[in-house]
Amino acid sequence: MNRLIFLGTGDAMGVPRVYCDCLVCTEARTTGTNVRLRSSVLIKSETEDFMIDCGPDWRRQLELRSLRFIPTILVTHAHFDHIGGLPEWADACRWTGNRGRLYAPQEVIDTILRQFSWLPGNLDLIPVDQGVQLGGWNIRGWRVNHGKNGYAYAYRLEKDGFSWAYCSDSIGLNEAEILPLHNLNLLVLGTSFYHEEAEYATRSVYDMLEAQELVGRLKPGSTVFTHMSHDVDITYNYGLLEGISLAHTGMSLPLE
Ligand SMILES: O=c1ccn([C@@H]2O[C@@H]3COP(=O)(O)O[C@H]3[C@H]2O)c(=O)[nH]1
Repeated sequence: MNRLIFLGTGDAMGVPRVYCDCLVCTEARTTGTNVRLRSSVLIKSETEDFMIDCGPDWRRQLELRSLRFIPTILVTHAHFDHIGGLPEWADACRWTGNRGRLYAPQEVIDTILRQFSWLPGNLDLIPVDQGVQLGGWNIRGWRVNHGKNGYAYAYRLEKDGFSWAYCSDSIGLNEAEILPLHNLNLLVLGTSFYHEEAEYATRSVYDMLEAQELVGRLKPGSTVFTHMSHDVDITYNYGLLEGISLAHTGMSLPLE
């Protein structure tokens, strides 16, 4: 029953990128295998389902799974591709007479409130700096380097001896930031490109080659790359280390 479902696996612009006619974007517009909504996941458990992140594709993501409501969302950081759906979620709460519960570190809540000051009308915004329990998972977040974009948070979730982490937006993690990623059954890691050639100072997310090095060190039980840009064709065999796979919309993994 404990399952992880990928609702979105794309980077900030999603795939296809609106301005782009590259092969991957063209495939996404035609066959559609590479269509990627902005990154978020649904965690299903016996007691409570919750999402991580609420990007601008939130509404479409719920429609695609025939979900009519989600009461609880944990947020990694206050960038548009991770919070752009919050006003729609709050409106859905208003129309259904529910109060949503948004969990995030206090500094993320502060940034969200500067952008969407009206959310507390329909959402409780609850700090998780001391950790939180959702769906029976003991969850701890920590700040991770997000390169030119500053910082995001990653989350480690533990229940009944199963440990996994969601780290969608990070790059060049230092030893302290890497520490909570040890001894995982599953690592979900953001990798925007296979090999990103842009100057390092302009980058914000691991590429697959760098991420693979990290995975080689950490040796989680398995690894799923997400947050992928139009650089990545998920039908292509990149020859990644055994145990690494690429996420796709609707991918469902057991968390036990
Ligand atoms: O202060 C900021 C900075 C950036 N952003 C968004 O987050 C995205 C992160 O990836 P990107 O760098 O490709 O594009 C960025 C923007 O879309 C934001 O909402 N607030």
